[in-house]
Amino acid sequence: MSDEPGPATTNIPDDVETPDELDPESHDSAVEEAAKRTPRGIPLRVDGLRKEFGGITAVDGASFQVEAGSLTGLIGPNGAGKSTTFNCITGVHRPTAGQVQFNGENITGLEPHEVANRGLVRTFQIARELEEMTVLENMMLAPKHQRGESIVRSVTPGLRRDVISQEEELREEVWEMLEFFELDHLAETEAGTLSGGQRKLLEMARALMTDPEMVLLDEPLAGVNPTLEEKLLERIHELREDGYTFLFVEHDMDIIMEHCEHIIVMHQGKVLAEGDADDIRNNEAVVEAYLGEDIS
Ligand SMILES: Nc1ncnc2c1ncn2[C@@H]1O[C@H](COP(=O)(O)OP(=O)(O)OP(=O)(O)O)[C@@H](O)[C@H]1O
Repeated sequence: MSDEPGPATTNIPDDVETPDELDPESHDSAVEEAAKRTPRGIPLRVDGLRKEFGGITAVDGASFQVEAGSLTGLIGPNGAGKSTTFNCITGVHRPTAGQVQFNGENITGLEPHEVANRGLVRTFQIARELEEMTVLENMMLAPKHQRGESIVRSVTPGLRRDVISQEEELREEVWEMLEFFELDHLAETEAGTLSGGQRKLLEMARALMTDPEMVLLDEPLAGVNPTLEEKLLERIHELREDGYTFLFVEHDMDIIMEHCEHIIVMHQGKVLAEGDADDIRNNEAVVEAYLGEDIS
């Protein structure tokens, strides 16, 4: 996990503007920026999570936490229980036992939209009925939860706020989001004709329209070409630096090792190990679990 920043220094040299002398607006925004970067604790806590399907135990007492503002990877061999864990967190499955807490609230067993309303979303494949609609229409129809400042305003703080109608405001937000994901040139393209990578970008852009605090990514890079993969990863890092939290399931071990500062390894429904890339590479139990797979 990253170290928490130390307290701000009070030794301000005489020739440096003190906050009182600064433009009040820029001071406010600087404080807002700093507040965003201050670690906000542990938004997601999973305790003793268990999910059984008939006689199969898919998740067997998994416990872990995700730190605010982190890009945390969740990995494990096939059948380890990663997807089931995701589904239990996001309300797709009701856990057999255990608890999921988000921002201190017990969200175990809530419906997916109730979980999303609290700022915890996952990306979803573009539904069939949305494939015949344009990228712009897909974005305009993305569920919108009014949870304070939107992602677009955080990413583009200079955006003017003098838009009157909600529709116009939504449209402006959609365009900003499309530009952020470099999808604006595809606005009038039918979603069903996008490449695999473009669809992943659109899925992520739609998820972000819900103004989440934390995003769960289930194999966001599957089938994505290297150029778009790089673009998607860059966007994830930018958003993370802006204070968003990501939990990321991905089969490509190199990507997890390179991009996630904290990695949780599941095996047979349990959390086998946690740590940074070096901890995971050097963990004998992890090497054993992945026997035959290259995790160097
Ligand atoms: N709906 C279901 N009904 C019955 N068994 C299930 C169901 N979903 C998952 N399982 C089983 O639970 C176990 C964990 O599956 P899960 O998909 O969560 O693992 P995973 O780590 O995501 O695997 P993969 O990396 O292969 O996607 C597997 O044995 C799987 O067959």
